[in-house]
Amino acid sequence: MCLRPCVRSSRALPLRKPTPLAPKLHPATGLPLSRTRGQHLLHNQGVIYKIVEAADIQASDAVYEVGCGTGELTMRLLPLARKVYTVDTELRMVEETKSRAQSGGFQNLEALVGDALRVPMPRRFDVCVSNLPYKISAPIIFRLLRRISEGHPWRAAVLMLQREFADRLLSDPGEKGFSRLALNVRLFAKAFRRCAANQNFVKEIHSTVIRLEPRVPAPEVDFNEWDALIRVIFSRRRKTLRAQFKKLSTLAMLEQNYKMWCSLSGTKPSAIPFPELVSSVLKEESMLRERAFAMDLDDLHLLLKAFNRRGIHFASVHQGAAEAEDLDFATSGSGGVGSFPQLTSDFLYP
Ligand SMILES: C[S@@+](CC[C@H](N)C(=O)[O-])C[C@H]1O[C@@H](n2cnc3c(N)ncnc32)[C@H](O)[C@@H]1O
Repeated sequence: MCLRPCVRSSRALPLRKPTPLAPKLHPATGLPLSRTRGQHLLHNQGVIYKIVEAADIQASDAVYEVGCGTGELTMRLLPLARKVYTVDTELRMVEETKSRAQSGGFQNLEALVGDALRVPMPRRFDVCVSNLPYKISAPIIFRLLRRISEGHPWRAAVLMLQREFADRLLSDPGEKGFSRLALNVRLFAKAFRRCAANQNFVKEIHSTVIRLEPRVPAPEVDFNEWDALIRVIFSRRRKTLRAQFKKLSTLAMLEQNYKMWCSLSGTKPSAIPFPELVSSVLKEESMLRERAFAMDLDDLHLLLKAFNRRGIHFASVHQGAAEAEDLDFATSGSGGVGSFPQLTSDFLYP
């Protein structure tokens, strides 16, 4: 038996950097910046130039910018576009951007204080340009995709994203990072990596600028139904579909939807026990051994159609109503937006 005291090598325990107590200050304005709110503002003029170049803005374009910060990017967009809509959670950021636009003599800015996930997007815009805060990157991209599925496409979205997030978003089926988001992006848009952008102010953040272009024509798919299927099969993306569709909670949810569909459509429910009905669909499509992370769009379309043909639906029939309520709430300009100011009608009805 070894009696030597167990001394851990100091190399095994990397020293943690002390958390800085003082907030970072914006070099130009002296405004304190919050990392938790994703306030990694752009300073590198070369990066700003590349983002604007990738956006290829036309004089008649309306541009939607999520998170204006102190307006570094906004000020480059204003001379190029017919209109720039922007929303930022922080009043001081919006005020700084508005004041810069005013000093520059620009009349085409509409800036709101609010949460971009709750404030509705402008009714129409051609290009979305944003140095996106990391925390809301995925939901904002989902919102952009939903706009396409609702028949209100934009021409392009140029987004600066954290490098690892962009890598996952651009990954292909079968690759390590291939996720529900990557799949949905693939369904609705073509995605291009434009450039790497390492910010010189916050050195440890490496970013990538991507450009999304909606597919034309948009795929004919009910986004709620599609996304609900993807959620189910990506919950354990390396498992076979056979295993995924044995999960009791999944079967219970599908069976409830199935019964609802049968009663709404006046169809007699199948005499086959529900779990067998589900696995018979997989068997007929030869998909028992498929695994979500390696499936391509065509396979998934086939799978969804096969389930739907048998009356098996993934999105609850109540979901449509919930979405509509959401929209009313969002467009009402009050209520859930809480302490944020009322939305101006111009923002909603450009
Ligand atoms: C990465 S900074 C980009 C700022 C500026 N566009 C730039 O490039 O310098 C992100 C900005 O988004 C704002 N922000 C964070 N969460 C937000 C949200 N949920 N809705 C709207 N803006 C948000 C932050 O206050 C911050 O100003």
